[in-house]
Amino acid sequence: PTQAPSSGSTAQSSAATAAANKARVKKTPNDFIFGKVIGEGSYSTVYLAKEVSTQKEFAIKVCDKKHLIRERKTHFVMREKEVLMKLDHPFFIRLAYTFQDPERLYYTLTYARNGELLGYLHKLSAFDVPCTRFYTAEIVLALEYLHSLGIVHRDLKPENILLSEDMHIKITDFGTSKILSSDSKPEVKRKNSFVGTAEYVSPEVLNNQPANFGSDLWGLGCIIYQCLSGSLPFRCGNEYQTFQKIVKAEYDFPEGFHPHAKDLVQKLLVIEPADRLGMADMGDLKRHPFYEGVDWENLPQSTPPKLM
Ligand SMILES: NC(=O)c1nn(CC2CCNCC2)c2c1CCc1cnc(N=C3C=CCC=C3)nc1-2
Repeated sequence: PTQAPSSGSTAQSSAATAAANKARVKKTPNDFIFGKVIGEGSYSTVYLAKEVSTQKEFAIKVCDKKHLIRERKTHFVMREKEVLMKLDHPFFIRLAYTFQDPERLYYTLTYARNGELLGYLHKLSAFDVPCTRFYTAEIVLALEYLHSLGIVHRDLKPENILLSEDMHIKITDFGTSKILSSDSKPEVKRKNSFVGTAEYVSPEVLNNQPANFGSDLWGLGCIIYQCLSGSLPFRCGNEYQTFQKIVKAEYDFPEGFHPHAKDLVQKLLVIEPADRLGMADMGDLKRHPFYEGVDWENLPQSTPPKLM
């Protein structure tokens, strides 16, 4: 007769099973204590929440089903969930749980305790070179990972670059991102399906061409410029004038702009996406003189410079 398993192994296997089942059990809103609103989108409200069982903090994005359908925003929510489920990297907000009740959808996301990079930029008016080098290098690593998955963010801007407790970046807001799958039909551009934020949008998106990895490299160029100067390369009286400058890549540098940073921005803010540094190989971007001395392998484990 086969030896009956000893009680120990039965206990172990039942504990493992219970853990596995616990992991699979769908959460409900009652598993969380909802706190303040930390973000309002056109189709969602984001709350700071605490998981009752672990006391862990999360950002829970809540979408009203009726509103989503009425405003025809379901595809944004579906796309964002699809992208978030593919991401597993320290520089991106993680999707921990999803659940729903009769009226709402709930997306339980990493809580980035230190808010937007933009908030620090406004407080300090501009970053020094070491801080700009560090934070934009983290964005470079994040884009290298994102693009390796065939995903374009399409709305990269300091508002969407959040900061975790340990002051590393956590990129968020994938509602307007795009998955460039090899077999996908070129996206039929719906009329006025304008994507992105005026000051950061790239020439190709303005010219109604499909966004590509280069669109995020253009956004990186705008962010480097903004971190060091405290202002935007393309900002005019109104959106139309701003767009006129963007499609011609018409911008100036303030006096005293760091020469290596100037050279790097000039290689990113170019009209033709294929000519942007990093499009052929992100290694070209990582080897640029502005990033000399960056320890790319250990960036997520390194201690960020004090933002000052
Ligand atoms: N729309 C979202 O997905 C979203 N919106 N927020 C709130 C801020 C995003 C950037 N612009 C301002 C609102 C979040 C998320 C994802 C998940 C997420 C995670 N952590 C935070 N953390 C914050 C900390 C302090 C102030 C604001 C947000 N915020 C979010």
